[in-house]
Amino acid sequence: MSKDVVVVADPLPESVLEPLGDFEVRFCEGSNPSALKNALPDASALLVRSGTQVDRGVLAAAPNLRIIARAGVGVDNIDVEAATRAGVLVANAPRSNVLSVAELTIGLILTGLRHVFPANAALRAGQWNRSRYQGRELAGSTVGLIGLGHVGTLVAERLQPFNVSLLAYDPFVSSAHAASVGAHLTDLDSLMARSDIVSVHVPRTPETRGLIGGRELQLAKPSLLLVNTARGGIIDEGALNTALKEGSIAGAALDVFEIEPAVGNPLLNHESVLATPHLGASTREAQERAGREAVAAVVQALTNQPVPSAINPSLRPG
Ligand SMILES: NC(=O)C1=CN([C@@H]2O[C@H](COP(=O)(O)OP(=O)(O)OC[C@H]3O[C@@H](n4cnc5c(N)ncnc54)[C@H](O)[C@@H]3O)[C@@H](O)[C@H]2O)C=CC1
Ligand SMILES: O=C(O)CCC(=O)C(=O)O
Repeated sequence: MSKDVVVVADPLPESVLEPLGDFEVRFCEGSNPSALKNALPDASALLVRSGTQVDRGVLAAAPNLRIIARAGVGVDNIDVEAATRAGVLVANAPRSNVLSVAELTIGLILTGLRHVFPANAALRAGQWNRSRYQGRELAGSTVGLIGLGHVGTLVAERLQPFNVSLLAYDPFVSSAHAASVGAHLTDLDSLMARSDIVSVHVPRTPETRGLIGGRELQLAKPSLLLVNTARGGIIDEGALNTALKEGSIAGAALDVFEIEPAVGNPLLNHESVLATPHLGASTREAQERAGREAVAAVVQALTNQPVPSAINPSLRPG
């Protein structure tokens, strides 16, 4: 009997692939749609990170597919509805990388407030300019968290010892949960108007696309530092560009962009924008956890066991 084919479309640590020993493992460059489609006709499983878009065309090229496993949290790169219609399980690795994202968020807030990146670039370019890069203390600030799920909660917990006031906007969590991490639930407008720092931790969905647009940015303090380690497109990039140009907010720290790779994105022209290339989950620990969990889901699906991390549980086998 021929072995089930597992296509690995994004880089994963080699150490996590060991449980796939009973299958044929095929590597391909998932960011290249034709390479991806060519790898899929006889595939039973597809393993991805965020670099691979799994749309209807990709699903049509994979008639034998039984599971798409996402080594990470966000599944906005997968057409889950179309996969469900095609009878394909979609599983992710919730929580696997959320600590890494929370730690990066804290790093971006602190380095953003102290202008570490532009000061570093200026010094390397031969400028010793101490007054230009005077920053602000985090202590005493009001921090607004948009989304108080796994990442937002870890960020809140890590911010508490800095003596900040924490606001949160998340209609789907209880005020008791918010209070347990020292945060006070409020509406989005009030959060935007009262915060010195706003950090985004919601998934990208039709409801959250453009959640922070021109109107919300107009409500903000001119000193606002806006941080996004969730997904591009939740903040309207055109509106953010305008706000930064006009000086109606002070700066932004962005790990994610509407279109990635974000090379050439006009936001990168602002000295007040600190940018990283979607590195939230890029730690050794997070990648091992995410890879291991995604591989476990593939093994479960291909051996007809229940897949607890499936997002479309109505399709769970077993
Ligand atoms: N930069 C990176 O490498 C990474 C980014 N992420 C992103 O971070 C996002 C958040 O991750 P988690 O905290 O694990 O997700 P989560 O599902 O635990 O939390 C998301 C929170 O957003 C809230 N929410 C949903 N829709 C909302 C809306 N319309 N308005 C306000 N709140 C809303 C939910 O109630 C929930 O509490 C992921 O969806 C993913 O896109 C996750 C991992 C790595
Ligand atoms: O795969 C990656 O590194 C991206 C992680 C991410 O954005 C997620 O897990 O939602």
